Amino acid sequence: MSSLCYTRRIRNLWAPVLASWHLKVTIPDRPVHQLKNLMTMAEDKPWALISEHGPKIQAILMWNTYPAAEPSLLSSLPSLKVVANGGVGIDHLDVPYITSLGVKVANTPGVVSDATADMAMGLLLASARKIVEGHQIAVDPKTTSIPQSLMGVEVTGSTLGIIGLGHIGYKIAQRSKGFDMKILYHNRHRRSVEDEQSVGASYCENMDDLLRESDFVVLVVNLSPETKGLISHRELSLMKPTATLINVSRGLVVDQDALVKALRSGEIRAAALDVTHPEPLPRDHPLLSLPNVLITPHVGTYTYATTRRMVQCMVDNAVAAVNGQPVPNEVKLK
Ligand SMILES: O=C(O)C(=O)CO
Repeated sequence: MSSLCYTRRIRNLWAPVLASWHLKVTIPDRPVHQLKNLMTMAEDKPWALISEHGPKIQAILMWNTYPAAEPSLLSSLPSLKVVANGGVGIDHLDVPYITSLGVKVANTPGVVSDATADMAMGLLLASARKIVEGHQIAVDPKTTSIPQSLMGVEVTGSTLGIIGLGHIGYKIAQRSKGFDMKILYHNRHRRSVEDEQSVGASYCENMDDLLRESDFVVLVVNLSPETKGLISHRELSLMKPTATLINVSRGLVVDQDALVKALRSGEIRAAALDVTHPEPLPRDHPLLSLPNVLITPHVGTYTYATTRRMVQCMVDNAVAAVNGQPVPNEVKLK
């Protein structure tokens, strides 16, 4: 088998997984290299590598943040059986086109949920309590007193609105319960009464009600034609001037121009974003210089344990597809 990995994550995390295939694999510290003609890792030059190894490639393993596999590229891989994505969001892949080639698409749901929920809570707390600003003041030798601008907003007992109470959203609700937060949620499908009761979440059929009532609004929806631009000027104007928008889904779910306006005018208090569009933002983008914005570079799943689990899951998906077995996390067209 020959597989192609695009990887931008710590390379040695692949080693134990590959070893579990009973392969003696060493991963030399080179950006592009071949592993026993079986798995080729491509960091910087995937396209060049593909033209070299194209006919042999049966699986592509790629991170969700990597530039999408191009249609012309995929159709030039006659042995390709699967595109195994690292991450749950597959908005960067043209699933109908890929499956029309007889190639399966797989993702890594479940294993990303805890780390992404932790990240959402981290952003919420850091923004509410101005933790990054506090650090800057603490390490600044010129600062002798604590400025009032460091005054935060209370998290405990506040109202959290979760837009998208799927796997990750539910984990966020579980965490927020520990902060005695009142939890509202909006979803395409209402969760069961048991699910709602176990985290104390109340369903808002109308998203506007959630926006009006929440102190923190967290976005956890998949990016789709329905959710692109879900939060635009109208939605931001419904939010409280003291409210914070947190986004751990995809940058395109928010109309960023409208967000910049709302943050500048004080229509909302702050934003904390692990995702933007594009990623990274151009260095002169206004979101990078607004004092009420906290941005992290799409690192919701970026922990050792979660990355290891994602790698294992990608490899399991790829091996199953190549062996003609059911793919554990195949993404099926609706
Ligand atoms: O799983 C995904 O799709 C992510 O983007 C995690 O941050």
